[in-house]
Amino acid sequence: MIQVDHMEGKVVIGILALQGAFAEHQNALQKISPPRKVCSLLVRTPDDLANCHALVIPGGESTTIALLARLAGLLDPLREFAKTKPIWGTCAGAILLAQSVQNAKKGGQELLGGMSVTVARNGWGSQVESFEAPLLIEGLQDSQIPFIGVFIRAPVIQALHSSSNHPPIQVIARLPVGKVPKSEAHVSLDGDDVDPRRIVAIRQGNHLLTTFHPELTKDGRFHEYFVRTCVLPLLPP
Ligand SMILES: NC(=O)CC[C@H](N)C(=O)O
Repeated sequence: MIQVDHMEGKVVIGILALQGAFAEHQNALQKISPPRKVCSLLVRTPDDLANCHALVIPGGESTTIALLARLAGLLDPLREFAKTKPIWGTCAGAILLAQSVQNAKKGGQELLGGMSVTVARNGWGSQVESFEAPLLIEGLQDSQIPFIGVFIRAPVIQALHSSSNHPPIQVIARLPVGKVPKSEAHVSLDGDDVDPRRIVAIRQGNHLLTTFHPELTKDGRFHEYFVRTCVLPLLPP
């Protein structure tokens, strides 16, 4: 990992490293050998975050990540960051980026927001109901070759919201027909009758959300996709 003293002039991708699969994201980003002007940094403090141009929030446990972020004084800086900068949330990270959550931890749960979706936490069931599924993902390199989605106590996308303050949402992956979530079908808030619960990856401007864990496979195409579509546009031509 490139350290702070080597970061000058580079686009820095932070990886929120409070809990969860941050080391796996770090390995995956290193493996895809991003362009020389891109480097990554583990983020544990507001100062770390201030050095970043983009951020990855790993899978893990959203309530624990939020609690540790609060203790580190990172909650508000992260909320500000999520308003404008490229950010990718996987699984627990996806929950944190949602504007609202169903089945939240008792007593409520703190979110960062930034993406116009409602998710149901643990909407596919408990740990033993974790599963893998082949996904065809729009815009991925060799997109005709399925990407294996690893779903571990994953959230279910219950609703996509349209908002005049946010860029439109682009659906980039759905589960194959036949997989039925446990969360109840959502009654559309926005007049959209299509059941969103099989949607597992979306992009909204320079924000990316995946309800599965690309960092737990050896397939680096999703990390390459994030760097190419959300981070590289930050580099001057
Ligand atoms: N694999 C995961 O990241 C699980 C997410 C977990 N269910 C949560 O609520 O945070």
